[in-house]
Amino acid sequence: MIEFNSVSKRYAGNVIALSDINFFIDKGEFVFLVGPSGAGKSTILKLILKEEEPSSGEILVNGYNVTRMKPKDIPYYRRKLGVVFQDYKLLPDKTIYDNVAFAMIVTGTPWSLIRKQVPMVLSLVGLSDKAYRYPRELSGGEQQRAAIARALVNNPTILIADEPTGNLDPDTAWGIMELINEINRRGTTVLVATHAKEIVTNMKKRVISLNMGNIVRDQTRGVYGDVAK
Ligand SMILES: Nc1ncnc2c1ncn2[C@@H]1O[C@H](COP(=O)(O)OP(=O)(O)OP(=O)(O)O)[C@@H](O)[C@H]1O
Repeated sequence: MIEFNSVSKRYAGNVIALSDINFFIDKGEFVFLVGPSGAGKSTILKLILKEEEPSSGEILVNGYNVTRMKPKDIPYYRRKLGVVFQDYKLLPDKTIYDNVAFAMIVTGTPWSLIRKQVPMVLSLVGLSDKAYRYPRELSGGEQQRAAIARALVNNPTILIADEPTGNLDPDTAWGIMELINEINRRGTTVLVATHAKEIVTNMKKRVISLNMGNIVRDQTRGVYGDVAK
């Protein structure tokens, strides 16, 4: 499902963000990506999303060779990846319903399907009663739920989250991670980059630990660990 083979990434200015990374994530797995600031977590997510290109190595995702993909395949490829960020990235002048619907409009989905799918995902994240509110009228946790609904509305096979609980208090953070866990139980592969030490240690999922662009640990029922400060 997600495979990195000898992947290195060097940014301009000779910054080596990843050096010769190898890992394989199977369909249906839940994986935490941890490590100190600058370890290379976001770089891995950006390479999967094809926002950055590797300097060397091969990346395979959902049956695509990401590095050698034809430009015409990129929109279809990205459609199967749901993405959630620390700062939600909701459109402030659209209601929650329209924020979620917009993700389907841009992919050319007919309104008949949008009208079915949007209430379904809003119900899944517990926001049915806030559908016609604007993002500023929601708490941080609710805004993140809306962002998760938007990420899910096109039925992605993989959910990618970059520090999804970074702006939330501990209780709300737990609620968001439980929601992501529920999404994983329903079959979506999940990859979460995070600094949320307590959550990672308690959830006992697979943990890939990075340090200075190297994988220093890969545990199936892992903990946050000492290197991942
Ligand atoms: N566009 C860029 N140009 C140059 N260097 C970059 C760029 N993006 C990231 N880097 C560098 O690459 C390294 C890895 O960064 P990355 O964002 O992947 O780390 P991270 O583990 O996600 O950190 P954080 O936990 O702070 O988000 C860092 O040294 C960073 O400064």
